[in-house]
Amino acid sequence: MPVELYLDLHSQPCRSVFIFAKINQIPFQYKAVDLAAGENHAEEFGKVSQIRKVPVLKDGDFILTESVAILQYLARKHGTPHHWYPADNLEKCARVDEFLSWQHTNIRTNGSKVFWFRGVLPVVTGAPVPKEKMDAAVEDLNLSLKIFEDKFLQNRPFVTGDQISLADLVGIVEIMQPVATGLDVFEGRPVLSAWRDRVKKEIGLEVFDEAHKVIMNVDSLPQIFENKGLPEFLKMKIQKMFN
Ligand SMILES: N[C@@H](CCC(=O)N[C@@H](CS)C(=O)NCC(=O)O)C(=O)O
Repeated sequence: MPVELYLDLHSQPCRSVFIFAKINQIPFQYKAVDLAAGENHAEEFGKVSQIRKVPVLKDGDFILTESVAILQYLARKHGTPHHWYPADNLEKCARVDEFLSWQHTNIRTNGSKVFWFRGVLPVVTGAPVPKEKMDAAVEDLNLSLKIFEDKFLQNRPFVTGDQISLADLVGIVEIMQPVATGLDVFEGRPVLSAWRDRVKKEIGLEVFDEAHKVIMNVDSLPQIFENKGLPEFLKMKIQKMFN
């Protein structure tokens, strides 16, 4: 039986899992969870995950949360090509782990904040985010991108060397999040741009675009909230961001 993947492709970690399964021909049943409608807070989803976040994998009775754990589980279970998660090479594998640990509190946190500040908060509050808050968020993101280029990429085509790995996949989906709001983080960054092009080529444009279609159409957010109202969890999140 194929695994079930609970996903909303507005979410970066969902896109990495979706892309990984697709390009490795791992069969899965797509279970849509509409975050903007608060479906992750519905009773039904609570039976799947008490963490109430996506992605979630369900393989028979086995339920797994956390995108990194899901990616590693799929790589091990399906014996995907070693370059994705190089279990045959201690140092390369550790380099992937290093990036996957780092990104959560760096590229992911800072890229998400810029996405919320530019793409979501002005829509739901009806007012732009104060300039000093916005500038500070963009500065934090810029620092993360610099560390990514200088430390993780250096002069290599991909994070571990000549071949793509889970680090590059997780990196690109996170970096695309602020890009979806019209902030071209690749401009003036030739190393990052060249890496992006290589990653897109390895993934394949069709799957890359399929995964990013909804997020690149971020202008549709006002309609989403107009149609569905503002879910409670979003009100709380907004309050936290401004406190
Ligand atoms: N560390 C988790 C993060 C999962 C996560 O934060 N998912 C977000 C979407 S990107 C979510 O489901 N948010 C719903 C909420 O916070 O209510 C992972 O990598 O899977």
